[in-house]
Amino acid sequence: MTAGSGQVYVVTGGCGFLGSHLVRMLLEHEKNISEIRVFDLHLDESLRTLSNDRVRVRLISGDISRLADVQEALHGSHLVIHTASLVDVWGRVPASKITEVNVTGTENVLQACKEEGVQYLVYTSSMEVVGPNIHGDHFYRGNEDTEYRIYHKEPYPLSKAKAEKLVLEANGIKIKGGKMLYTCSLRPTGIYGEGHELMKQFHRQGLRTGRCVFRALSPAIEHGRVYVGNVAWMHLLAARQLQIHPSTLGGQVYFCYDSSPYKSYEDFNMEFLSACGFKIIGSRPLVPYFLLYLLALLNVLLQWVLHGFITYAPILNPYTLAVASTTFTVQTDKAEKHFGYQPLYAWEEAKMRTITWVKSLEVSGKDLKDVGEKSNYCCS
Ligand SMILES: NC(=O)C1=CN([C@@H]2O[C@H](COP(=O)(O)OP(=O)(O)OC[C@H]3O[C@@H](n4cnc5c(N)ncnc54)[C@H](O)[C@@H]3O)[C@@H](O)[C@H]2O)C=CC1
Ligand SMILES: C[C@H](CCCC(C)(C)O)[C@H]1CC[C@H]2[C@@H]3[C@H](O)CC4=CC(=O)CC[C@]4(C)[C@H]3CC[C@]12C
Repeated sequence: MTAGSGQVYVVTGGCGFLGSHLVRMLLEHEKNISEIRVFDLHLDESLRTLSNDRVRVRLISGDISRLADVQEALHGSHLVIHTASLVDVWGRVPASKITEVNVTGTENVLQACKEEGVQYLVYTSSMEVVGPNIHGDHFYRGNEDTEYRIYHKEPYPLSKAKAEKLVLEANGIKIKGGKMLYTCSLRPTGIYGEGHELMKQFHRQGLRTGRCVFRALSPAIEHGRVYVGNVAWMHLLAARQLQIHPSTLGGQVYFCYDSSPYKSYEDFNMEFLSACGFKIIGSRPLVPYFLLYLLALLNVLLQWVLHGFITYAPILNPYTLAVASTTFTVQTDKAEKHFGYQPLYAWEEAKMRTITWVKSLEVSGKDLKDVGEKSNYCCS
């Protein structure tokens, strides 16, 4: 196929962690596309070089919370994958900003689909639209139909839940030209893989403590995690099949899952960090839960005191502690049944790719320099 004769996909947030994997995935595996519009607030120029004689990668700088920017990006396109979002559970940005980007931004995408006659929208939601809730109810091997006490208070999950609702309600509305809009929503659990910002932070933190990770969470609390390549693959398949079977996929939600093992958040991270000589200290939490909770509260207090001077947003706060301390694992085959999804990467390969990337953080020396580490490990 020559450039220009295929479909035009728009990927909002296409320069982010998931978005950039998705762009590469589309380039490699979706033969029906001639243009990928990468819409983002902060452009990653390296994506431009991915253009080839079949597909043009067009970088579009814009703000999802500005309707005009979104409309311009969507003009003449066939399908939108909307991953752009402010992912913040640490209080780095005000709640109003999270709502503006995640909710108003999604309203703008829907409005632009309507006005520009774009028929298909795949929305990147999150497991957080379901839970874990702050009551500590465990979601164990749940699926899309599992009943659960959903309770949102924090700006991020609240915004994702509102946005997902809007996306699903828009399924079936009339768009410019008289056709219908079809939408579906994908809910990843905690994504990991090459480029995962939080993993970089855990790596850096581990270097500061001599490659020792002090166990803070119970190893019995399991967390669903999913490899970024599989999340991207799932988006590609959903986008493809939404066009072929709109009445099956339209208005549906799908958890993103793969064969990654169910483990506690810390033990899962150790699957990669141990390959760099990191050790986890303790088979049980070294600090009692109530003390950790007090520390989390202290962090909130400090954040409040320092507000206006510096951005103090540590990883530990009462919400992240509640999430990390509540089991949330998914077991479902809905995506397989509805659109033939099977993970593209087996756990062994996802693990190997992630380890290679974590090791590359050390080869580049960036993290080592950041913490002034010489060479010896305290725990070896
Ligand atoms: N990281 C994770 O573990 C999970 C992420 N998700 C969802 O996956 C999606 C992608 O997340 P990540 O790749 O981790 O986040 P990310 O922060 O790496 O990517 C988000 C992208 O959106 C862009 N963006 C932010 N504000 C924007 C605006 N006003 N206008 C245009 N672009 C804007 C950012 O520049 C960034 O490139 C999000 O919708 C997130 O809610 C869902 C479950 C888990
Ligand atoms: C930061 C948490 C781990 C803290 C460990 C401690 C207490 C030792 O410092 C992370 C535990 C679970 C994570 C969240 C989860 O994976 C679900 C998510 C989905 C999203 O859509 C966005 C990210 C996140 C909220 C993710 C954030 C980090 C954790 C709370």
